[in-house]
This record gives sequence, C-alpha cells and structure tokens, in this order.
Amino acid sequence: MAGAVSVKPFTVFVEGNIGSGKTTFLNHFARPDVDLLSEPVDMWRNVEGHNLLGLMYENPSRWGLTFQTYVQLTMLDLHTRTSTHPVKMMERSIYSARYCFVENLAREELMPAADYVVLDEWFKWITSHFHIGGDLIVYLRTCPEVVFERMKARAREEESCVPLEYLRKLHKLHEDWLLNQTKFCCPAPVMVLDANRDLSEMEEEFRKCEPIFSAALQKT
Ligand SMILES: Cc1cc2cn([C@H]3C[C@H](O)[C@@H](CO)O3)c(=O)nc2[nH]1
Repeated sequence: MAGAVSVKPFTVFVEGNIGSGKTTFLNHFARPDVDLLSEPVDMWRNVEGHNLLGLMYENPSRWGLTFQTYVQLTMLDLHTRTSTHPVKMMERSIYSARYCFVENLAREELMPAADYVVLDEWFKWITSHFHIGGDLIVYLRTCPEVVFERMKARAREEESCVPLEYLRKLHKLHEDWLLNQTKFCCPAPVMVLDANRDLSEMEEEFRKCEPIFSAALQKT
C-alpha cells in the first residue's frame, strides 16, 4: 500500500508473577486489531539446542547472565517490531526483565555482582537508545500462594524446583515496581486487576480493560 504510515500502536505491557494468568489475558484480547506478542519462552528453551531456561533454574549463578541477556535481546526484538495494528499487547517487557527477574537474581545472590552490573549497563544503554514506548501496564496482581499452586498444576518441567519463596520475592518486586514505586521507574500508567480470581470470574476483570482498548481503537 503506497505511503502506508505505520502509526505507533497503543502499546500495553501485561505484567505479573509466574502463573498470574497472562496467557489467559492475552487470549481474551486476541482480535484482528490487536497485535499479540507472547513471551518467546520456546526460544528461551531452545537456542540452537540449548535450554537456557532450564540451565538458569538448574544453576542461576552460572547461567543467569546468559539467560537474562537472551531474554533482553528477545524482548528488545518484540519492543522494536513495527506494527500496523492500532493496539500492540506484549506479555511482559524489558522492564520486568530488569526490575523483577534480574533484580531478584541479584538480591538473592543467585547472580554474581559483576553479571548484574553488566546486565544493568546493557539495560540502561538499550532504554536510552531505543524508544521502548508503553502506554499502559496491566498488572495481573496475585498472591504468591495462588500462583504457586497454578505453577505446580501447569507443571512446566523447568519450573519443577521453583520454591514458593522465589514467587514471594518476585511478587514483592512486582509490588514495589508497579504499586509502591519505591526504586524503579514505571514506564506507563498501571491498571491493577485482581488475578487471584478463578478463571470463570476473570472475564469480569478483563472487561474492565475493554474501554481502554475501544478508546485506542477509535483513535485510528
Ligand atoms: C521479561 C522476562 C520474562 C521472564 C521469565 N522468566 C521465567 C519465569 C518463568 O519460569 C518462565 C516463563 O515466564 O521464564 C525469567 O526468569 N525471566 C524473565 N524475564
């Protein structure tokens, strides 16, 4: 189409703990006008035959930097992907990678301090040289005990040894980043949904977001 202008889509980051229902949320909003970008977990589980996700959980000190560097690359690829859709919805972001997952590995001393510094240098350079954007964050807020049960029920092999304590730490980092805003910047306004609710009740929670999308869709 001659002169097609790729307008900047209304960009949503769907954030939340492991097992908080992000995939369910994304599937609810799967529609022609929305460019859905799920977390590239399958890429993390097979990079030329290497399962970086599995390696990270087995030995975070040895493989945390390797894994999180690749996560950062794959998320940057998704952030910089142009879209002709009026709405672009991403599962997580380069921000939760840095402020939740990398921060957790460092604070729990599961990652050498030098690795943490290098990852942070990459993050600072990327976010100062690329316009990552982000117009809204939808925070699927849960309590650690609920997502622990869901994670076990989902039974993803690499997560089989993830303890409840790990989810508690990740929860606290999400709360501090998105609600308490204690240390890290929040790149967009946050909409909080109660994602502890059963799947059957989540439709009601998701409907709270409809006006946002219809507003974004009307703009085009
Ligand atoms: C952006 C980002 C997503 C992400 C997911 N994960 C882990 C949590 C889950 O076990 C799995 C899929 O989300 O990957 C991680 O360790 N670091 C991450 N960083």
